[in-house]
Amino acid sequence: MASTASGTGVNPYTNRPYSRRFYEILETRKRLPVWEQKDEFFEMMRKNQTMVLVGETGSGKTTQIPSFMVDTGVTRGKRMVACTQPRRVAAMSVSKRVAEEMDVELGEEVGYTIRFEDMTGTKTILKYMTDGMLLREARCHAQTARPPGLVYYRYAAVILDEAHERTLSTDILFGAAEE
Ligand SMILES: Nc1ncnc2c1ncn2[C@@H]1O[C@H](COP(=O)(O)OP(=O)(O)OP(=O)(O)O)[C@@H](O)[C@H]1O
Repeated sequence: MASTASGTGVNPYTNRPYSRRFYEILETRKRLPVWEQKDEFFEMMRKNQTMVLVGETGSGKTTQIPSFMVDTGVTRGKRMVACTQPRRVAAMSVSKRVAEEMDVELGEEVGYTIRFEDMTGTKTILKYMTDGMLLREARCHAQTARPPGLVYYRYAAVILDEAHERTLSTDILFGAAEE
């Protein structure tokens, strides 16, 4: 499990030894409530195509679930895990934190895409983005006469975060997910 420390001490996403900072942050991460349900999460992921996760504020949904998802190996086919945020500041700040947690450079394996700024690259496996940006991608797909839902095929997994805020973009993306 790469973002949670492989037994070899080498980060498989970078092939570099984990830094001391990685292990320090890992101890903090392990105390987050979502870690208690990590195995249950993997089990549910194996059995279901879509899931709704509910958890207390600060329990680790935004920062941990996307990297757990990457750890399942879904990005091996070169498709990314995307996690949407209603606000651009959140997309930027959370991706910075998660890059630190996974011991990678921001913009490399972990990045973000917001309007007018794409901080991702060819190595990116986990992308935080505004829900508006994902919706734009869906619209572009629709213009090429494909159903909007097909936007999801570009990603190994899509996480629509902060869904309770009911932004128009997230609501529409839920509709596309059902197609
Ligand atoms: N940049 C950061 N630096 C240090 N700690 C952080 C940072 N970002 C988040 N955390 C901490 O990580 C923990 C988990 O945060 P996270 O945002 O994943 O929770 P959440 O369940 O998604 O919360 P919410 O429902 O409010 O979005 C929190 O304790 C938070 O304080």
